[in-house]
Amino acid sequence: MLQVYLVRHGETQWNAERRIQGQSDSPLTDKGETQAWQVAERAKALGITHIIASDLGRTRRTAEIIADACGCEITLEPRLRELDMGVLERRHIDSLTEEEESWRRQLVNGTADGRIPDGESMQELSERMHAALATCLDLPEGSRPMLISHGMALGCLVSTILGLPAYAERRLRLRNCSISRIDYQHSPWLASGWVVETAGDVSHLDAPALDELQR
Ligand SMILES: O=C(O)[C@@H](CO)OP(=O)(O)O
Repeated sequence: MLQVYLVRHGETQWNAERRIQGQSDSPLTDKGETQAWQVAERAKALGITHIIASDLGRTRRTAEIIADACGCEITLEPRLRELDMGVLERRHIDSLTEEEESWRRQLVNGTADGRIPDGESMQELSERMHAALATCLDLPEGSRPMLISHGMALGCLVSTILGLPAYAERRLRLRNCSISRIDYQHSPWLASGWVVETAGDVSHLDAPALDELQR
């Protein structure tokens, strides 16, 4: 059975400052680098064979550390990028006006086509994340891939596999360098297709980052 591991990148400067990243970027903090080394140890023990990463800087850096430990190549996959948060990217979460806050609420409260001006809808995010995940089905038998992506992007993927709306991602706490696992199973009795084995495991980290709302 194909097992796919999902990892959110290590903590970044803007995560720590509560600034919105989306498809903009900031470097890993020292803590983020340490988290990436810790997730790399776990990846090595798991026998990861392929690293597939979003092409943004924070996921590439996390992927490099993991790939070094596992001795495998990195494939860059732009469809694993974070939700495009349009005009709100680079802003402090606490600095939003009431109107800007209402754009953000549309997304997280589930207006199907809601988007931040110049940004992407959750439906679009969900479609590209599922398309990127589907590429794992073409890997050789016995492969154990690890996808390195982002908080909302991975949350959306896990939520929709569970049959929940994409915006249910806000109900999942996927901290920096947490590991989730999804399996592809064929079963006449249980659900066939992707199933969620674990979500948001941080037991390999000695100091998990706080999530955005806890900082
Ligand atoms: O873009 C961001 O600010 C956050 C949102 O959850 O995502 P990530 O840090 O995982 O890229």
